[in-house]
Amino acid sequence: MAAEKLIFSQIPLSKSDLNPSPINQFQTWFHEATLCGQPEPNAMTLATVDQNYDVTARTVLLKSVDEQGFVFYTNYLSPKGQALKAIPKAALVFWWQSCQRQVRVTGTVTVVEAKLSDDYFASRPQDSQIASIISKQSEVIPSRDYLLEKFNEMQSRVQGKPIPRPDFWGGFRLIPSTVEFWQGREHRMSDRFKYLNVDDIWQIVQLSP
Ligand SMILES: Cc1cc2nc3c(=O)[nH]c(=O)nc-3n(C[C@H](O)[C@H](O)[C@H](O)COP(=O)(O)O)c2cc1C
Ligand code: PXP
Repeated sequence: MAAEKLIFSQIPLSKSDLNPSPINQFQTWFHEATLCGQPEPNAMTLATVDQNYDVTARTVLLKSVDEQGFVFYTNYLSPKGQALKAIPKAALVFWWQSCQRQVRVTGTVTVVEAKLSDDYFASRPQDSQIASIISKQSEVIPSRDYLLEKFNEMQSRVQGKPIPRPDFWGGFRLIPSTVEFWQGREHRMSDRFKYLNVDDIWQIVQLSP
């Protein structure tokens, strides 16, 4: 592992290394994060702003990425869900310490197709499905026992039968307008390249660390 880490840590990043597509570049770095031994490379910080201009960030899991954008799943009625409904803009940050790499993404957010959410919900362990249904995400609760009671009640009611996805839970897709790749280097002289979507063409600029 140490040898693998050496492959990707503190190695120079040049413009000529970069794929013309930031998504392809992200997929390469994501793969290399796993090779570096980065635990949970799909954990990302998601920052949102609500209608009062209050900014909040939290961790969510990236579940898929392709040319359309970055997809994660959550409760649509949660604070993040409500913020994204009011102001459909967000930022993502990945920090892959094992490779000394950071990726920052900004863009607009849309609700994913119902079928995609249905398929993803169906793929989750049933106990996770139950947790998503009985938890009114981020509401104050009196105790863990209160939650457990609701969990156990639903578990015994469904008895393993398939649970349809509730309409308050599903995916969001962040469609990127900028993607920045940061490679840590010696003396804080890190390499940074930012992709900017200009009229549907990706331009790449180099940034000072
Ligand atoms: C590693 C990690 C992954 C998480 N992944 C998700 C996720 O994919 N979806 C989600 O709704 N919450 C996820 N959470 C919980 C969120 O960080 C957060 O507590 C919750 O979504 C409520 O956020 P909100 O009040 O800003 O809406 C995750 C937490 C951690 C620490
Ligand atoms: N929802 C919540 C509340 C989570 O905490 C997580 C992961 O921690 C997820 C969704 C996404 O992960 P999964 O679909 O794998 O449960």
